[in-house]
Amino acid sequence: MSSENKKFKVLVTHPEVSQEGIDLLSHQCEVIICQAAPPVLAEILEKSKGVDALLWGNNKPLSAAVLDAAGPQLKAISTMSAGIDYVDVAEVKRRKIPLGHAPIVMNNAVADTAVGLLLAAARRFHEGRLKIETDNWESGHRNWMLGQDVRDSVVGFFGFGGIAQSVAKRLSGFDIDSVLYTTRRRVSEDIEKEYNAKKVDFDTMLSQSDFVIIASPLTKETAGIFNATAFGKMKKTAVLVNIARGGIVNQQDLYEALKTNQIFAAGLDVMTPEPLPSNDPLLSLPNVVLLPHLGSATQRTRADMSATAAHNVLRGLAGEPMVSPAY
Ligand SMILES: O=CC(=O)O
Repeated sequence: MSSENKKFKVLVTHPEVSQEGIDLLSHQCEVIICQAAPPVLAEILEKSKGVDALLWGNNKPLSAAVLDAAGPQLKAISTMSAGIDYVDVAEVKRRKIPLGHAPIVMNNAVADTAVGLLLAAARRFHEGRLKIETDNWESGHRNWMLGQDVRDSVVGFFGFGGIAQSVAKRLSGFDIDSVLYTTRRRVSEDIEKEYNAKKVDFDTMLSQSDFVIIASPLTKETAGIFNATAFGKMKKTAVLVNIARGGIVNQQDLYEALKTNQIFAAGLDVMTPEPLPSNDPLLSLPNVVLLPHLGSATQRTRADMSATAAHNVLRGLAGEPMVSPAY
């Protein structure tokens, strides 16, 4: 099909969106791709003008300004992420524009990252490396650098959706004792049975878990919920893992809790701000393992995310339900 015959224009807001999604769109649409990486809002606003759909390939705020710049013919939007905290969902809804996102395809990659962080934090990998770097390898001591066992542990999840369940599946291979989870809605009995999981309130999950894994969206209700009070309820031996959003944690309070050994360690793939400046106090702590938001960063996962987003856009343009609707 030549571009004149293509009915719809789609703007892809990042030049590094994997080719899989671009190819899918190109069969049926005229595809415009932003050139700036990292993305620049001015370019997005300019190129949005008159498009029928947006494949939002970055996590810049998707606000009313963008929707206004695009114009009233805008028929579909998809992000390429699971979390959509940077989207003004109320505004998109008000304009009755279908919005898609790309969860599920990233469950395995993010769960792998979570397990990696959990083991690294529990077994003090970062601190161990620092000991070598500073010539402090104390080979003569039996009880040096002891960590926390994963076997027989109680693993608590804050949020128990697809990513959390993929973590639970992996951890069942580590012979954990059981899973506690805190969510608004209970998951099915089958899922509870599969992971030996029980829904409990936030305080119970905090106080009874050996590992606490944050796997929930960032919302008004979850913002900063992991604060000094929450850390005060956790076991001194507990390990915190965050693969969701940095804003769910009060980072200053977490710093204090780790510094004063109120909790044992933390493994964070997400933080505030991102990128975290190299002089942030968190980097001075031996008991925190930090990753620069690598949860879904595998080639296959990114390709699957772009394909999901493209399918969402194509469905939205066809007036059909999206494969992964965000609401
Ligand atoms: O953080 C990544 C995502 O929400 O996809």
